[in-house]
Amino acid sequence: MSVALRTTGLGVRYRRADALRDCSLAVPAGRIAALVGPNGAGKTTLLHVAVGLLTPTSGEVSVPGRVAFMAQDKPLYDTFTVAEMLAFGRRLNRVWDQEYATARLTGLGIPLDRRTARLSGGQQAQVALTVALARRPDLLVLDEPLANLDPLARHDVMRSLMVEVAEQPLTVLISSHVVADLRDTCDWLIVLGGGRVQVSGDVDDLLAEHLALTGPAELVDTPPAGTRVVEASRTGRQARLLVRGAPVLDPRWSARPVDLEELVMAYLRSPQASALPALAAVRA
Ligand SMILES: Nc1ncnc2c1ncn2[C@@H]1O[C@H](COP(=O)(O)OP(=O)(O)OP(=O)(O)O)[C@@H](O)[C@H]1O
Repeated sequence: MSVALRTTGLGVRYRRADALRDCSLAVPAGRIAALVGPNGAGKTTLLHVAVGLLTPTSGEVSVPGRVAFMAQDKPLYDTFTVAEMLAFGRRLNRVWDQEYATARLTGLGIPLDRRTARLSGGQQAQVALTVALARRPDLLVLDEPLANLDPLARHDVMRSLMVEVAEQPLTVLISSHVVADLRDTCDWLIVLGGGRVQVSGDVDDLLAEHLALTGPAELVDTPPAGTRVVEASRTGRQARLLVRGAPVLDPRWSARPVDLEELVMAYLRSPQASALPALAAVRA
């Protein structure tokens, strides 16, 4: 399995505060990886290091292929038409696939002669995405590309990313603090909390490894054998646990699978918890 991005012991310090601490992760090639975390978790900082805009204070980052980056504010020039935006991209980039860019935008019904300021938010996101894709990257890094889009446009952008990954050798790393947007599209999950990587792994594996348990309140501090508690709470006579490790055979607990949002929220509410498969499992 080849790796599109690997960081080892990565740290970034701004003046006196650490934005990232000891971040080690790997994203296998061909995945759509979600980078989620609350405001200030360090997502943008991690993406900037990955694309070479920022030099880490400590640790290492490795991106073996060509990388393209779409910044948070969808960098388009308001006075440019879509065609002029493409011409600009072509002049700036050594590798540029004009035929692909034109065909993609035409296929999406976006008029090439329209000024970018007069496009809808969803169309602007698609133009910015096309400019990044026309550089034919191996790794496409997107910082909150869905911000300010309505639910339909968010869905369209994510669906179109899935099509791109299916049709070409491409890895996507996409940051968001809205897990629901990524649920149907992303197959790799990285959770960043307070500058630390809490979770990094295959979405299906992570979902299969975790369970939501309900049991008698007095068992809140004695979880079933073989499980590791991510989050525990007690309401009235019931204890609720979200645990890593399955199956649970103790009949005093009833178990059900978790969804992606529950899993992410449990880790974010428990900053000390982590689910980090051995990096050796993802070989370069
Ligand atoms: N240029 C900077 N100088 C000083 N501190 C910074 C700088 N950029 C970011 N920080 C701090 O580093 C931490 C991580 O910020 P970062 O923007 O990477 O987080 P984020 O997860 O992308 O947040 P958001 O979801 O709000 O975009 C925050 O505490 C932020 O205030």
